[in-house]
Amino acid sequence: KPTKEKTLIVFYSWGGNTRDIARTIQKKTGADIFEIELVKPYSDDYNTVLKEAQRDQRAQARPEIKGKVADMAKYDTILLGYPNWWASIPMPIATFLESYDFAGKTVSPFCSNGGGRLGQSVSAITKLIPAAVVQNPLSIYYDGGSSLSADLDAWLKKNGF
Ligand SMILES: Cc1cc2nc3c(=O)[nH]c(=O)nc-3n(C[C@H](O)[C@H](O)[C@H](O)COP(=O)(O)O)c2cc1C
Repeated sequence: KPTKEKTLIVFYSWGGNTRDIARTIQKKTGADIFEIELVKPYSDDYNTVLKEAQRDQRAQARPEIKGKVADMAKYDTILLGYPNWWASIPMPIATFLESYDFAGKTVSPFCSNGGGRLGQSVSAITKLIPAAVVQNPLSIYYDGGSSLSADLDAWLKKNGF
């Protein structure tokens, strides 16, 4: 059974939906939280970030992340949040997953999206961290709307909280 001491919420957010969802999960669980921030952030302009994200996905870029998780070894459960970008993960998620040893960890993704649900994101994550157990992915439509709290409660319960 996961405990709050051994659980880390990790997320990347461009527009704030995933950040709000991650903070709601933090309040519900009391777990530690780490926001993936970039040394060179993407553009604030929607049309520009669409292009930048597509360019980075095609190049399989690994944008550099600011800072580090202090003690990754102490966590056995990672709740991993990101927006669906071009039907997969934003490349900063790939940078993050390649930066740590995930052997023996359980990773449960939560993916905010505009209707494309999880896309290919879960298979992309599984390929990047083959030594982890990737399970119970949650698709959230934009900010999750009025059912967010109940949806998160059900998902957390499924994950053993
Ligand atoms: C670069 C980019 C690409 C996107 N690609 C998709 C997509 O392929 N499918 C989809 O359903 N939504 C897509 N979206 C919409 C986002 O997944 C959605 O707005 C999400 O709530 C954003 O989360 P955030 O506010 O945490 O960044 C895309 C958004 C951006 C900025």
